[in-house]
Amino acid sequence: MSAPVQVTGLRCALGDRTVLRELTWSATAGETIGVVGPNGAGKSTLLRALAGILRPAAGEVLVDGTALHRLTARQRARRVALVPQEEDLPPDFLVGEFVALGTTPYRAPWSGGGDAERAAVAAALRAVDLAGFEERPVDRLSGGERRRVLLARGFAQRTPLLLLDEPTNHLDAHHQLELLRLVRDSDRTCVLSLHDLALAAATCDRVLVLHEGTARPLAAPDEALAPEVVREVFGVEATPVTHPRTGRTHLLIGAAPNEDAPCDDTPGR
Ligand SMILES: Nc1ncnc2c1ncn2[C@@H]1O[C@H](COP(=O)(O)OP(=O)(O)OP(=O)(O)O)[C@@H](O)[C@H]1O
Repeated sequence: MSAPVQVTGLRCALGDRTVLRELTWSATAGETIGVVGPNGAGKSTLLRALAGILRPAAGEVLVDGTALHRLTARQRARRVALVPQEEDLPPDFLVGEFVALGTTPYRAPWSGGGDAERAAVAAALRAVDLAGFEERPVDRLSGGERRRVLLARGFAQRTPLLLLDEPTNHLDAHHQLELLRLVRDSDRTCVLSLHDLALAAATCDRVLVLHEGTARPLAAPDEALAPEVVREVFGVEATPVTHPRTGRTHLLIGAAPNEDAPCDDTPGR
C-alpha cells in the first residue's frame, strides 16, 4: 500500500509571493523522505502541495501517476493523509470519534462506522501507544498525547502516501523514536518535515533540503546533510560520527565557530 511520488517543475505561491520554485524530484513507493530547511523555507507549503490542498502555481505533483489537486476531496483522502503541524482538536469529541474521522473516506455517506471502523481506530491508537484511549475526551490530553491522536487519525486513513509536518513536536524521546520507527516500518511512502537534522539523518532514506526558495538535489542523508551543506543552509556545524553499536552515521550538531573571534590555543583552556 505505497505510491510513488513525482514532483516536476513545482512552483508554489502564497498570495502573490512565490515560496518555492523549480522543484523536481521523485520518491519511489515505500521510501521515507525527510524535508528539512530553516524556518520559513517552505516545508509546510511543500507538504500542502503534495497533499493536493495547495494548487501548484506551475508544474505538477503526481501520486501514483495522478495529480491530486484534480481529484475530489474524498478521492484525494484515500490516497494521501496529511498530519499538520498544529490543529485544534474539536471540543466535546472523544479520542475514538476523532480518530474515526480518518476512516470517513471509506464510508458510504450518512453511514455509521461499525466493527471495521472500531477495529481501525483501535489499531491506529495502538500504533501510537494510546491503546484504550477511545473514551477519553480530547480536551483532557497532554500536548504529546494530542499530537499522537492526530497521528493516529492519519494512520487510520490507510493511505499509500503519508505526509507528516513536524511529527516529533511535543513528543518525548521514547515516542519520537517509536514514531519514526513506525514510519520507517510502514509500507507507505512517507514524506516528513523535521527540524532535528540528526533525526532526519538517522531515519530517512533520502533527505530534501529546502533553501532560498528552492530545493537541493534529493539525496541520501550523508550527502544531503554533508557538513558543508549544513553550514551553508543552517549556519551550524554538523559532525558525522559512527554509532559504536549500530554502525550507522549520526550527526552531532553544534554552533558554527565564530570566524571573527580570536583563536585561543592556550593549553588547558
Ligand atoms: N498566507 C501567506 N501569504 C504569504 N506568505 C506566506 C503565507 N503563509 C506563509 N507564508 C510565508 O511562506 C513561507 C513558507 O512558509 P512555511 O510555513 O511553508 O515554512 P516552513 O519551512 O514550514 O516554516 P517553519 O519551519 O517555521 O514551520 C514563509 O516565509 C512564510 O512567512
